[in-house]
Amino acid sequence: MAAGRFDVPRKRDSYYSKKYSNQHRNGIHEVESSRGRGQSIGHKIGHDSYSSRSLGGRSDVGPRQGRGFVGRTGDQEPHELLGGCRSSVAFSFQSQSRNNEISNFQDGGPTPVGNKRKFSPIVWDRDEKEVRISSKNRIVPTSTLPCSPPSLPKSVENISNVVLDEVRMYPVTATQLQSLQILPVKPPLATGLVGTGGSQALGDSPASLSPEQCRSNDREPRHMEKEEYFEARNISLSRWAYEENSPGEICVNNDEDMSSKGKVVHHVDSSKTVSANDMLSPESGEFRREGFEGSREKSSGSNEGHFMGPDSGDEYSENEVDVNDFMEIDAGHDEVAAVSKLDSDSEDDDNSCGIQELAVPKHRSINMLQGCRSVFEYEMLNKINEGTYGVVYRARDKKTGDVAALKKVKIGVERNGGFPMSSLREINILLSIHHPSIIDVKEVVMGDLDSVFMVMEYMEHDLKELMKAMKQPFSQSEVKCLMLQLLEGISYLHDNWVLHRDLKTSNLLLNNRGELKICDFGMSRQYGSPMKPYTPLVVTLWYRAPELLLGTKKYSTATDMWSVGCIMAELLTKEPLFNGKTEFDQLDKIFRTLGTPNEMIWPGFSELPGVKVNFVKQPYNMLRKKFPAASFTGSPVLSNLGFDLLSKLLTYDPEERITAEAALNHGWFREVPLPKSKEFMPTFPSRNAQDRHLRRVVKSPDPLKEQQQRESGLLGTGSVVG
Ligand SMILES: Nc1ncnc2c1ncn2[C@@H]1O[C@H](COP(=O)(O)OP(=O)(O)OP(=O)(O)O)[C@@H](O)[C@H]1O
Repeated sequence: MAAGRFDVPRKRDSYYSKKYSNQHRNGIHEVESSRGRGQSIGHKIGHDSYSSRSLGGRSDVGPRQGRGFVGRTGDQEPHELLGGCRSSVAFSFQSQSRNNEISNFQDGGPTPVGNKRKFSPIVWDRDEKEVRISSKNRIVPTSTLPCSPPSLPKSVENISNVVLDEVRMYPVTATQLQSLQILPVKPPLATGLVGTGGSQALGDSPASLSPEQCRSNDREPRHMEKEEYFEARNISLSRWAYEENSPGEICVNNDEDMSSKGKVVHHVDSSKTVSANDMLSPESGEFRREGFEGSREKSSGSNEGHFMGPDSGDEYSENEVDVNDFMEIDAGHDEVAAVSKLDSDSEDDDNSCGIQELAVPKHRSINMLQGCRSVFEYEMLNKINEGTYGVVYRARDKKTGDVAALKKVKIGVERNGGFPMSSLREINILLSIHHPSIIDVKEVVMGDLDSVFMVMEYMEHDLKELMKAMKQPFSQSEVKCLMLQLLEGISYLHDNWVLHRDLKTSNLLLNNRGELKICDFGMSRQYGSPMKPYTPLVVTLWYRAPELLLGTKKYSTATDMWSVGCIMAELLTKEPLFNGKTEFDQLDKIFRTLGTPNEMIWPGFSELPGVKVNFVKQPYNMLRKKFPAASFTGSPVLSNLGFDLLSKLLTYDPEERITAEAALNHGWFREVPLPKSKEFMPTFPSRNAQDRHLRRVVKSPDPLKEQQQRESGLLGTGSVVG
């Protein structure tokens, strides 16, 4: 055992155990060779006998051989699932006390298969005034559109849109934000408002409509007036408001951003504040494959940070307060309340997808009287990191002693100079979704000078920083463990109609319980919503999909999956796969590695706006060279199955690119070395616990900065689509 390693025996990961044992029990088979139809990655594979067909293909999901786990025992890595002994990793481990750390998640139950989205996106292209819906990303004509994209009930929609339009049109300050009402959002009603993402995010009522259900209803879409809006979770008045004359508290600390300077902060009823003990979930560090259900269970069960009553139950039962005094922030899953069609914005049954009444999950509530806490209830410990949109601090809740991460919203970072839409979007989305693989936002607190902070669970590392500090890359079983968690999170997001649009290793956080969580939702959006054409200027350059680099405005979940491919490669090697400096350079690097695409392997490629540029003609796919099956030099190796998954993630044609759900079922995760159980993941000294002044020498160009540079004329060279 490595010296100093955290040595408290931990519970085995029921997620993996259950998942795999179930699969085994069920006698599910898998055809390990790819049967996909796409040629995707490659035409010819240079220096490798791997067939190009095996690199393409939609999905490797197929019947699995009911033979349990096979493979040479020698392939087994320590601490992989079913593995026996502890691993020695090429890193110094740190014994880390977790006394003050609060686990924020709980197990979930099984995912109702019927609720899973089996196809993806609706893309609402406002330019062309048509809605497209795709099966497996395939765009079909508007006339076949079955249902409208997610929308809001009229009563909510009107107000929310007004509010959000206001936010867009006029810069708002944090104080102004306090007076905003972003009203509780019910799951889309049957009448034409069928983005189940919303309803799923809010609790997935059994009667809610899946995108697939919607597809079965051939109806014209309802025309949407608004450019965009969010199925916001309920940041209501009192959430942002404060009690005028409440007794205050004065907090003194030495950070410039968080020092109170004698500021009086608003009293929070501590009886309504959940204690550390209340917040501890009994079995931390575990989640099941069925993250969706799990998330709901988490939502209902772990109310930490949302300042529920001490019981922390699903419903606030401590006091008999008018229901309107509570802000609904999350869905319970077991109890539903029928919503009358009167609440709907439309009488049109056409869009109902055959459902007369849509059950609305009973939501978890927040005491509206409580108001928004002050940042001065936290003691600033150190600055963790600074991103484009915010500075992130490590801080301790003075009441509970819990350590949290506080992201200070950078006011004025966007063009309009007010409260940044990206932050509003991030807060909205993060408050709406709950999953063990997604960072949990506990609350939003106010600072002085109109500053606003998002309070998140604290994570010791981001994968970018961690890999920079590691001497050797993660082992295969560790990569599998991380990839499974990542894919679970992405699958959940995509099932809930959320595109992340900025997946990269620095947005993947890891704690010392081996838990990976996706953060930074500033770029994300709900893709079922009516909106202006998507900007291709999303996703940090190194992780940006080729269709985006080539200027497409109709993209969807597949762009996230490309990023996942880049992340998988980076986890295996510790180095970014394609580290271009400009869009042109980025494409050049991709083409040199994967071969230059053509119309045959990527139908529609030649029509993309950026294709007119003369790119390198590289007929071979050289990816296997970077990830050989065997190595004598100690460089990372990747089995055929691993390479198959990587290739399917890095498939050119977005329609052929593997989905998160299919990737989760890929055979690579079932071959030895098996995924390491989270509790046996190595722990690392936390660099977040120190100020980081010297950071990131090489950084992938950020989309926002790119845009600003572009606007100011600084960026012109190498741009592909202009
Ligand atoms: N909950 C957290 N716990 C610990 N560290 C965190 C947490 N959230 C963010 N960080 C750190 O702060 C960094 C920046 O956070 P985040 O990505 O949310 O900010 P951003 O301004 O959107 O950044 P970017 O410029 O990458 O878009 C992360 O890369 C990570 O290192």
